[in-house]
Amino acid sequence: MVKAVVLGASGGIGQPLSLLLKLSPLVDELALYDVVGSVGVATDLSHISTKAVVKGYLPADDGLKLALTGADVVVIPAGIPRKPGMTRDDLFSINAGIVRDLITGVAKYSPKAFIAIISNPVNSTVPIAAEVLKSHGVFDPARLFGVTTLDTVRSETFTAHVLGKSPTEFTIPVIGGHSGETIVPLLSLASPAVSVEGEQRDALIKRIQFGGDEVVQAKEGKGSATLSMAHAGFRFVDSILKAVSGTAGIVENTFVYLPGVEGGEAVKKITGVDYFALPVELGSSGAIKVVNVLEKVSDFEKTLLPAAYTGLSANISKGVEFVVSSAAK
Ligand SMILES: NC(=O)C1=CN([C@@H]2O[C@H](COP(=O)(O)OP(=O)(O)OC[C@H]3O[C@@H](n4cnc5c(N)ncnc54)[C@H](O)[C@@H]3O)[C@@H](O)[C@H]2O)C=CC1
Ligand SMILES: O=C([O-])CC(=O)C(=O)O
Repeated sequence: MVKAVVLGASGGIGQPLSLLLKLSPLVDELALYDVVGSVGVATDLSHISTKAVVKGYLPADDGLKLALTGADVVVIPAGIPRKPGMTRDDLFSINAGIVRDLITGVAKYSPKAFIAIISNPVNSTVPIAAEVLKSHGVFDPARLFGVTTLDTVRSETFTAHVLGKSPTEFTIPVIGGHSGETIVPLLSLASPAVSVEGEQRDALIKRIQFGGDEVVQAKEGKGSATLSMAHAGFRFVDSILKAVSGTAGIVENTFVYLPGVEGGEAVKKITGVDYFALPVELGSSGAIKVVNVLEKVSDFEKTLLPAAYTGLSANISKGVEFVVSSAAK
């Protein structure tokens, strides 16, 4: 019996992500939690003739506790999205507290669940989650993931557009973090190999790094990527569920705590940061090992990495300090 929980289920991402989870043959029970609207979303989805039993929860009457109890996987798209002109870091002041409080619930009611964090800024919200879990003595680095799958999805799509190929053909490592220059697509390690050089390569990399801005601008103040993110979030959760149910060899790019995952210390020595996105092999216990693609990056890609390390280092420290200072209050 697999129970999946969506925290922030009534939102722009939460609703289509919940729909995709309701359609999954791997989900038996789906708990939808939000501060508004989740009972309506759950009732709507419950009419779909697939096996998952759906229930909606609100904060009243221990809703968070009931939603999380027995969870196998918890996906978190709760929090405010960007408007044009904002950076993801501008969301920190509101979303940091939301993630801290929701993860406190996870620590108390479903400490063994796999946790997939979508809420931005991911570079900071994942360290926040880790610190909260640590403070409750239940942090398992193999089970905490920052969802960077949309960067992977964009890499596949935009690269395929440039080359006139099908996006489903490509596997591309996307490393670093989830904002602007911290997103580093490794086109030199694409499979099948892609040949893009010079201005075309630079434009492709920029488009992948700033793909989120493209959607924010096109939505003209009405939010950021929701449907492509729901797809990406579902792809990631589906990979976890498949790995947990015994499918071997599944690899996804995701943002993890390096010292806690096999192979992570070697990557930390190069990057100097504790959290980093890179291809991670998934198994029944979650993140089994990281794939050290840093050993193989091209000379050009090496020039992109210092900016990613600097940006990440600041974002990670900000997340850690937020939890330390909220605990002191
Ligand atoms: N990791 C990634 O690649 C991406 C991340 N995002 C991020 O995902 C987040 C959500 O985006 P949208 O769904 O578009 O926003 P939205 O505003 O449409 O939905 C957010 C939902 O969170 C709920 N919420 C707020 N506080 C909550 C709490 N304490 N507990 C439970 N639910 C709560 C709201 O009621 C709302 O239903 C944003 O932070 C956005 O930046 C968006 C796209 C891609
Ligand atoms: O750009 C945003 O704010 C939302 C996001 O993370 C993305 O689309 O990659």
